[in-house]
Amino acid sequence: MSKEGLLLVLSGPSGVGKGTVKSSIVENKVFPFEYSVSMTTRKPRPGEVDGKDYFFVSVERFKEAIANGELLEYNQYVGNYYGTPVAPVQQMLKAGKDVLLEIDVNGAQKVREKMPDGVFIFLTPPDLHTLHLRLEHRGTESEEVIRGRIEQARKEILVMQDYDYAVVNDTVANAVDHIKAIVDAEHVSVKRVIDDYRKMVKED
Ligand SMILES: Nc1nc2c(ncn2[C@@H]2O[C@H](COP(=O)(O)OP(=O)(O)O)[C@@H](O)[C@H]2O)c(=O)[nH]1
Ligand SMILES: Nc1ncnc2c1ncn2[C@@H]1O[C@H](COP(=O)(O)OP(=O)(O)O)[C@@H](O)[C@H]1O
Repeated sequence: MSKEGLLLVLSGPSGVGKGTVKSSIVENKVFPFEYSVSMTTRKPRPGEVDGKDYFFVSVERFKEAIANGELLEYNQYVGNYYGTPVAPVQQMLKAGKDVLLEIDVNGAQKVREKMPDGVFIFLTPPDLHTLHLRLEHRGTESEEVIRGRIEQARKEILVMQDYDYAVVNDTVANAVDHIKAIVDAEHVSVKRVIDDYRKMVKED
């Protein structure tokens, strides 16, 4: 029986802790998943590895990828392009693997239109002040960029209603526990079990 994997979309404002939560799931082997590596025109931060954190490309290469239909979605965010290469996502899902996308809320909205069966999880900060402190603490952006990201977050939190689940990132451990519970439940949701059953009957 060809059981497709779950498309897990983890989204939320910049600085809310998406990367931290994702790393914790990986390091503690909370559940297995494949990570979709995005393409970006942003410059690598110290320690970031091409092909692992992102595919770091030129604006010209990014535009070519758009024109060739290589991207499931893309977005311009605070001056840079970010996009999800579509082919690896589809291959991994077909192979029965759960795939995690960690993308901004605009991207998540576009994925929702194309792949409505995905599981859309919105990670929220406990409050905006905490979000500001976390971005300052991370120390990778200037105060001006942080202000831009907080302004963006204010708007982004309003789109939470379009998601399936909201998880508060108060502590990383709590957020990870909630996400694990969501993934476990989705695997046994009647809708998915029936979809898999229908595919199995078709293949027979
Ligand atoms: N639409 C879209 N957004 C992405 C993609 N990859 C990353 N992002 C988002 O782009 C925003 C900026 O990412 P980045 O520069 O790495 O900053 P950080 O998330 O604050 O560490 C974040 O909200 C990411 O989730 C993608 O493939 N598509
Ligand atoms: N639950 C949490 N409690 C305290 N700090 C956190 C928590 N989650 C993330 N952080 C910190 O907040 C900052 C932003 O997290 P990051 O994972 O880079 O966010 P995002 O990927 O959403 O932009 C980092 O310095 C990270 O260590």
